[in-house]
Amino acid sequence: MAIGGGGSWSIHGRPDVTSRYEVLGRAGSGAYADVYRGRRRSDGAAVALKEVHDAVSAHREADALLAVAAESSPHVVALLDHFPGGDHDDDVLVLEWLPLDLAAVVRDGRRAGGLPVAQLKRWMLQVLEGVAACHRAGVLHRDLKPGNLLISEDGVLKVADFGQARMLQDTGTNYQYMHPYEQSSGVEPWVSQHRAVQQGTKEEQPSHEPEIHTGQEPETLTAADYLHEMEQLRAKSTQGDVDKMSLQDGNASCLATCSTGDIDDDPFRASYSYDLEEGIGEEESGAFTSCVGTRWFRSPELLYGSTNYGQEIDLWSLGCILAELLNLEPLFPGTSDIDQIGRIISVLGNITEETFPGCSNLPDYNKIFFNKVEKPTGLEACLPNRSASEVSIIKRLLCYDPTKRATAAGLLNDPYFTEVPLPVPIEGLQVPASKDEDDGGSDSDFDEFGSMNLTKTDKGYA
Ligand SMILES: Nc1ncnc2c1ncn2[C@@H]1O[C@H](COP(=O)(O)OP(=O)(O)OP(=O)(O)O)[C@@H](O)[C@H]1O
Repeated sequence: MAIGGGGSWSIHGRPDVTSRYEVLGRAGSGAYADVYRGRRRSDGAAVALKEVHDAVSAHREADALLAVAAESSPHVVALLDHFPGGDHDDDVLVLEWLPLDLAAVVRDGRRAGGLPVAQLKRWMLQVLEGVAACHRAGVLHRDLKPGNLLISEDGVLKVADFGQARMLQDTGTNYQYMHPYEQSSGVEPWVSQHRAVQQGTKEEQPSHEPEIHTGQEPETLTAADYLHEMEQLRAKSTQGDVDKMSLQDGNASCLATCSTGDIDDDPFRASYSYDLEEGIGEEESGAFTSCVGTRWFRSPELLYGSTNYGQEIDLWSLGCILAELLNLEPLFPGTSDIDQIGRIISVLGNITEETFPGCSNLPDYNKIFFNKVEKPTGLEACLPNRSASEVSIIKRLLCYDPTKRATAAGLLNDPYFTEVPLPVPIEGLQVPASKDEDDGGSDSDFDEFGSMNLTKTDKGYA
């Protein structure tokens, strides 16, 4: 779905891009981006050209990738170039080419009747290393799922799609958004992971832009210069962009969860309108929106409308991803946000002040009530035939209390990864031949509500 900007194939009308990159064909599209397969003219390297139809998302993604680049992790996608869109065009991000994803690994594993444990461990380690690098850099991804964990043809897994990412600043009592250059203690020269970030051509830049480079020679910028320029573009592009911003979370947005008709009937309607206002002002206010991520991987606190969260929401998603890798089926495939919470509590038990201190203060907690789950099925039952160490890793991530969740860095040291069978080297991985195109189930927020018994009460819905 193209939102604003130049729309499909407008990349062909971008001489600044096409003079450096040959566009070979469409690779895929997401809620707010079209991605093309391309080739760098200078050396023939395969690249992905991501034409992002929403300037704010493009800047978020570029900012986050720049911040994580400082970690030099092989498990985070590399940003090679950024062509700002200016007034009339979309931003184009040039990324390393990663044609496969973890969803395809799960699909192939299911078809083969299982993944060998030594292979599984290597995929898990790569996921953990990528997420740990993001968190070390103070970047909250907010949309971790198998389809956003891309894989190269030689089996290197990389965290990708940072369109919903945020920089974190832990103030001690809550988390706030911050711009990446505010983290830096000084102006350090920034060197792109592969080559310098380049600027677009003069005619495509707003008049207030700094010096523009029209030639073919790339210019190396310091991180501070680059981010300053991005900041100017961001300030300009966000003016009057309210409609676009409310759509930027695509199918992950609470706004996108329902058709207009659904919103009228939805018990969480108050949170939708609340989140609309908040989403618009997220960067200015320093608060976060709860409308992030893809439902199956969304943490309980997000489902209950939290706007004050940190890396723990990524850790919940991580738990769901690793469980899917172990079981080769999605763990909590909710068909609506309420069904999502229902599925979680049927496995882990009711969410109460005992199991999640502070939960009753979450914005939507008192709007819906679930019957007492007398006998939660437990994660063991969801992960049949998995070892105690494997179940333990998932349990440490899928804690209701966000403060109790294990970190990605901590799990890298889990004895599970040093026990036999040892993880295969990356070269020993069975890499899928192609990406999954149609894998049945969907975590789309456009799905219909699943069947459920919902009763209106004085206090809300039960
Ligand atoms: N570096 C890459 N190399 C190859 N394909 C890529 C790359 N980045 C993205 N893609 C593919 O392009 C498609 C859309 O990409 P992406 O998910 O990043 O867009 P989006 O609009 O941000 O998506 P979403 O709707 O999940 O937020 C996906 O199929 C993805 O696998």
